[in-house]
Amino acid sequence: MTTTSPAETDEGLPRLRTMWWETGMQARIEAGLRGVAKALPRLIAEALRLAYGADRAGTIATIAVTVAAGCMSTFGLLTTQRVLIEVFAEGPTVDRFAAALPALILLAVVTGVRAGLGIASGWTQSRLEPRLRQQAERRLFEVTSRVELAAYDSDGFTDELERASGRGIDAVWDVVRNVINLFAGAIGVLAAGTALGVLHPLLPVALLAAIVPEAWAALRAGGQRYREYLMGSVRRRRIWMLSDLMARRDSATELRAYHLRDYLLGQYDRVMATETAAQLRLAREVTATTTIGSIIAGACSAGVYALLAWLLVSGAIPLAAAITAIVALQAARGSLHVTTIYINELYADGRHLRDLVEFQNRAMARVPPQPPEPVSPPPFRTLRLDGVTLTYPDRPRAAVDGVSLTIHAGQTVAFVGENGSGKTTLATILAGLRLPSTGAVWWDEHRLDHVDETTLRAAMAAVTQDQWRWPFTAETNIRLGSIGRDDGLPEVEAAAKAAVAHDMIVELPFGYQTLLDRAFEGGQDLSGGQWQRISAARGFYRDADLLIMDEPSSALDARAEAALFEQVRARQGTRTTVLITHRLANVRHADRIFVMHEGRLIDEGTHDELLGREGHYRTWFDLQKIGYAD
Ligand SMILES: Nc1ncnc2c1ncn2[C@@H]1O[C@H](COP(=O)(O)OP(=O)(O)OP(=O)(O)O)[C@@H](O)[C@H]1O
Repeated sequence: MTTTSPAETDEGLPRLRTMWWETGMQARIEAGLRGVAKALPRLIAEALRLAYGADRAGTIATIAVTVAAGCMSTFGLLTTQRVLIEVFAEGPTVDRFAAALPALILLAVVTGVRAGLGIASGWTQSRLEPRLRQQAERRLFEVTSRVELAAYDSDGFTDELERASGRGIDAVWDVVRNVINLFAGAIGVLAAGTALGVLHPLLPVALLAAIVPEAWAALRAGGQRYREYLMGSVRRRRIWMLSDLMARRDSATELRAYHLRDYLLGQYDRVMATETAAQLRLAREVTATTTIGSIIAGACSAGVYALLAWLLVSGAIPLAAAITAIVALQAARGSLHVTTIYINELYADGRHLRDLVEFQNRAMARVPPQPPEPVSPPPFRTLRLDGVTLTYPDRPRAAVDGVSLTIHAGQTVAFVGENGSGKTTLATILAGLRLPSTGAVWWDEHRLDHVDETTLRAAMAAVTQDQWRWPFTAETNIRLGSIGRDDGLPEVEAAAKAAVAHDMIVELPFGYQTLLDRAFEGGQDLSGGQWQRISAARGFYRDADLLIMDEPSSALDARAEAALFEQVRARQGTRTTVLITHRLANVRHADRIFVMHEGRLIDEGTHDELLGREGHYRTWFDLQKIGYAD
């Protein structure tokens, strides 16, 4: 096997993977200003489409309010000028203020309306956000809960899912919010430009000359700040890793037992020294860019003020207009600053949005197709695997390799074999949860993948090895086995008793109504064995024709284990059960035992038949027997 050394940073530290929340900033850093400019129209169109799709009236209202607020800003600036003209006019002070009063009242009204529009904009946005978010989340969960199980086997899919559900969902609203703010900023600049144009036709040209380089510098510095942030984020993640090693309960025992303190502190010092040096270097670069940006902005402003002075001295504009122009220029710069921030954010969030959309498209392609003509056969008489093979992505060897076997209704059968021999994979194929790469599973004369999904799922129950700890009450945790079934607590209790879970549940603070998650007030957690009992109860409650039990007793005490297998034996002859277990004493009574080795079915028979011949089964059984011998 060939190995290559893992990627390293320039500082010689192992490179950390880019995390899902960092990809947007990373994309913005890589894009450059031209890339941002090119992507902007598409992102704006996408945001408007999303917002309009989620709340038509809210979107129109938000845009209308934003434009109206811009108009009010222009009007406000021009009214300010009117006030100034009256205040700077000749004559007694009282007369000048009396003359300025109507304009002052108008200014107060305009300012009030402007503030009102700001509040209205906030309100329309707060209506829009939950709708957008809910729509996006629902769409994502609809897909993630339907994709084939096999999709989760590839690292790529789970990474993409993490990105999509983590930052992708937030990005839906962020992109829309950024576009609204970007509009507001751009309209602010436009409003100031319009007001300046009314004062003197040269002033908007000067404004443009001043803000273009300033915008360039601000956008560039924004990109640099993202780099600074990302570097900080990598540094934080390295600290988390070290903190995991030195300040967590899980590692505390080994850290002390092996006396690892100095070794780990040494690692901490090395990592932090290199990370801090790199961060300082970047901080210097960012400071240089910001300084250059400020010098450019200062020079441009000086040019505009010189022009204003010249216009004033040459009598082209009155003093009131000059003062209004200064106010308008300040307003334009403020709006410009806001605009550049949102352009940078829009690009970064746009990347997260793209992750979400692309993930959804790819996930949709992995939703199992409905059979063209689904069949709903009566309960199976046999389940037959015919030359079934399954290879997981990125795995050189098939997990299940050309397996053929038949299970008859009412039988209890067992899959036995070493770790990794393919037992669980085989069981998931049998349950129709995974499709084999080659070969087929047959439900009597029907291919399993042609059986209607509702019929198929109703016939199968699976108690899995790594049972999920659902954050619901004990009762609901069992009812999940057959959700929607309308019966009383006695049926749930019967399933719990079969799985030796009843006594344990009634001792919980609220009995069957105890919430099994500490996130809830009064919520309880259970031990591994207790969870395993709940999981088995869920399987019994489902009351399906086929029950697959994958290592159902690995964490159970001896009494619970014996009681559980007694219940399994009670199914024999009426219901079909597939047992997967390493404790061979538990499969002695099985009608048929299938022996797996490296993905292949290498032997089959009853317990006595298998013991009667040389083979893996007899070896394993003897080994387990020795453990109990004197
Ligand atoms: N989701 C997966 N993605 C990739 N490989 C997998 C996946 N699940 C199992 N494998 C691999 O497939 C092979 C068979 O695994 P499987 O879980 O079916 O074995 P098993 O016989 O049930 O093992 P155990 O006794 O340890 O539960 C193993 O090599 C395992 O590493």
